[in-house]
Amino acid sequence: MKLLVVGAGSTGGYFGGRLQQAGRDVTFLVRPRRAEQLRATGLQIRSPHGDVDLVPDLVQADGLDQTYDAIFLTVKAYALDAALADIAPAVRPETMILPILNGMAHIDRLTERFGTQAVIGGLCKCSTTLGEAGEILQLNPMQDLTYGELDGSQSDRIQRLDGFMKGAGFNARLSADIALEMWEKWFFLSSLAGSTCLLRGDTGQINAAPSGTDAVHAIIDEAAAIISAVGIAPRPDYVAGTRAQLTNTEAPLSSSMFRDMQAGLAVEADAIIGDLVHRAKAASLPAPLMTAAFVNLALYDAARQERLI
Ligand SMILES: NC(=O)C1=CN([C@@H]2O[C@H](COP(=O)(O)OP(=O)(O)OC[C@H]3O[C@@H](n4cnc5c(N)ncnc54)[C@H](OP(=O)(O)O)[C@@H]3O)[C@@H](O)[C@H]2O)C=CC1
Ligand SMILES: CC(C)(CO)C(=O)C(=O)O
Repeated sequence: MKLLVVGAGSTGGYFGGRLQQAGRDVTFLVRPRRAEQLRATGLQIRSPHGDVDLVPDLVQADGLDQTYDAIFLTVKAYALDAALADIAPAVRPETMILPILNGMAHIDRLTERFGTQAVIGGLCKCSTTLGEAGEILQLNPMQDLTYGELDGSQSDRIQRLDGFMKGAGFNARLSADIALEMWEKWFFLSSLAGSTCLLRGDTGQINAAPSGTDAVHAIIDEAAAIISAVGIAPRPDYVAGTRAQLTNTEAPLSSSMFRDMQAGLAVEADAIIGDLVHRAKAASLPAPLMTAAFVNLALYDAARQERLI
């Protein structure tokens, strides 16, 4: 199987790098700045599971002259539209596109562009970021990649993809209900990113603040109510597990969006929080906390843009 990894950032570089390390046929689609950086430094992974330095196979959009069996889409939500145009020459009717973006809006965008048949459900759980020299830093041992047919079927192609992903040094899992798991992850992440970005701290700092734990529970309640009404309701155990994790003062959590905010980078506010607010509004559901988080992110982004001008 030939895999095209779109984006050699923190997640694409991590999972794609591990696959390359395990001998899989992997090519990274990158843009000029990242191509130059990777040619100079190689693909460097710094991880609790072991460091590795790789020489990745790179291709840029104007050099994409073949199709791939599978495409692993790892761009940020705000880069999705441009990436869809770039990958078009790599897609043939049988190509599987496996995205790991957060939220659900990208599934509609992919389906509109390439058809239902092309799109596989996916999600990842990891905490990765890029260091100053573009190296991939894995911040904790979590490294789960989950995928499945969106209709839950156990097709031949998904079994092939599973065989390709398994045994590459991370936790690869074929889900029998990836749609449910994606909605659950959106519930988890909108609760975590909503809390961390609105209240501007990790969950350790938030829970240590007066009434911080009450605020976290209220955000979780709101996210659970919206997701249950507009999507697939998270399982009760999943909601309980989310509450336990987000209020555990022993093991503070952050979100990739809060890390981006702390670093002054662009944020995926629309896909992770904004889309939830819009769906709530369309269904006449109250969403005061998610709306406040969304406005807070909009003001952060406006200030960031002003600094860039
Ligand atoms: N980081 C984490 O811990 C987690 C992230 N996620 C999700 O995964 C997704 C990716 O996040 P992450 O990997 O951290 O993001 P990064 O910003 O680290 O990486 C994204 C990469 O995509 C590249 N890119 C964007 N557009 C294109 C394009 N058209 N062609 C080629 N490359 C492109 C960017 O390249 P360039 O350098 O040129 O800008 C960048 O290197 C997000 O949706 C995020 O929410 C999910 C779970 C955990
Ligand atoms: C769930 C979590 C926190 C880790 O995978 C995440 O998706 C993120 O930080 O964006």
